[in-house]
Amino acid sequence: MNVSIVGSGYVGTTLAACLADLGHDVVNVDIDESTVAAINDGDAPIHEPGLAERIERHAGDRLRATTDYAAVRETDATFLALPTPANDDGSNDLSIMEAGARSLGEVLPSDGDHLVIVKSTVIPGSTEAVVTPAIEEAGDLAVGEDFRIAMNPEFLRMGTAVADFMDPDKIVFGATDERAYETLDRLYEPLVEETGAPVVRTGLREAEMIKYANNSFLATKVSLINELGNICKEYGVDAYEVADAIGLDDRIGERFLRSGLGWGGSCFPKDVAALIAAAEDADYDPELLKAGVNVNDRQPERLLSLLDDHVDVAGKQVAVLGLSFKPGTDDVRGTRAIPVIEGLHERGADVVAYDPVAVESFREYAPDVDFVAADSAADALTGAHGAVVVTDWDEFAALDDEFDEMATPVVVDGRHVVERRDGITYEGLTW
Ligand SMILES: NC(=O)C1=CN([C@@H]2O[C@H](COP(=O)(O)OP(=O)(O)OC[C@H]3O[C@@H](n4cnc5c(N)ncnc54)[C@H](O)[C@@H]3O)[C@@H](O)[C@H]2O)C=CC1
Ligand SMILES: O=C(O)[C@H]1O[C@H](OP(=O)(O)OP(=O)(O)OC[C@H]2O[C@@H](n3ccc(=O)[nH]c3=O)[C@H](O)[C@@H]2O)[C@H](O)[C@@H](O)[C@@H]1O
Repeated sequence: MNVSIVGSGYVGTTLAACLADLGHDVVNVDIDESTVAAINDGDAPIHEPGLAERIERHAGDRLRATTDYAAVRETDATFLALPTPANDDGSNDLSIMEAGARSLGEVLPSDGDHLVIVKSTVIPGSTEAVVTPAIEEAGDLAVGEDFRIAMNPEFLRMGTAVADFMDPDKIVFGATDERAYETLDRLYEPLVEETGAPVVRTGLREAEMIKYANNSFLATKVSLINELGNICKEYGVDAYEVADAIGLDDRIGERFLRSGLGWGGSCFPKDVAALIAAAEDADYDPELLKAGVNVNDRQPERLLSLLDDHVDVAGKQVAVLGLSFKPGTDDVRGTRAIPVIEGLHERGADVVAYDPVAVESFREYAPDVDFVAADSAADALTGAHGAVVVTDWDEFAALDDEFDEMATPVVVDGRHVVERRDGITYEGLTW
């Protein structure tokens, strides 16, 4: 099939490279000229394992990029993979989606066949109430007659985007007419044949909600294991043994049960906040979701109070190990490193931080959060009166003699990654 994808960020570029790999002819449409140039040059505009080689393989052949929306006219279907950030009150900001939908409407063919597929995460009702009218108005078109609409949420994770897309747990098709489902079936057929992934056919609003339910469930699951871990800590119970055991119950499941400093990233915080705002907008008080956020917000201060138990850090150097929101990425959006460093500053500490890849992105994202960047974990630890582990990078698990260089060898581990050893005072956040 000929497919266009509006928006070439994490989702749009991954989708494009993977659909090309599955045999489709793909064109990426983006307003960012450097992104378009990178794809046409065969380079990945973002770093994801497996992405660069796929783009290199298909660029100039089954994959191309352009800033010109008119390219969608040569295709059978168009994905909208545009950002849906949060407004100040946490609610879903659909202005970029609306702008993209308008630009699309201006060029969309009115043959009745073209399928527009919302890939972005949008609050239930948005595809019908915001995206569709924007296309209709801009192009003087009518949905169902001139074009068709569907919603196909994405569940990939950053750092494993290609692998997740190519081996999904499920594929969700939200639509209102049989022809839309058939087009989606044809698009995903090679992937379904290869992986046997279950396909869920559902309505537009249900597809939109499945995405929020998925992320909210996982974020709240992590908050629940963090709450249980906090209780374990008070009673001297190994929270990780508890998690491993309860995870053996199929009804609970073993994944997303790692307790610690909590969840960050570009999606969990934004999506949970948007669902809370949407619920409140409908006069429903989502107590459990809000409690999950509160537990998450509390973890950094709990980490620092464990450090307080052993050392007064005022005027002293403290090592912060890890800045990214999770290992395997330089993404720092929603990272727990910010409240941790701010809390250390409130205590008067001098922060020396190390991250294998995320120092630069952290400086850009949080220019007001001050710290000295170390070249290695060993450098950050040398002379430090305490260390806190923020991100579970593998290399922190291998640290050993480096702790001997600390002035006060207290390690507070927010991710259960450092080995307990003689010569250091070790405090796990939840064990
Ligand atoms: N990043 C992730 O891991 C996941 C993100 N999502 C959702 O997917 C959606 C997209 O997210 P990302 O790919 O992370 O966003 P992103 O910020 O990485 O990329 C968005 C792209 O859209 C382009 N763009 C902005 N306005 C445009 C316009 N009017 N016309 C054409 N291009 C335009 C930007 O230049 C950028 O390249 C969001 O709703 C997000 O919540 C869903 C699953 C996973
Ligand atoms: O909507 C999205 O953008 C994506 O959001 C998450 O993916 P991602 O944000 O890339 O990262 P995760 O691997 O889910 O981790 C999120 C956060 O939870 C934390 N986490 C995760 C698992 C766990 O057991 N414990 C834990 O603290 C991680 O450290 C991280 O800060 C979801 O897992 C994806 O399915 C979804 O598509």
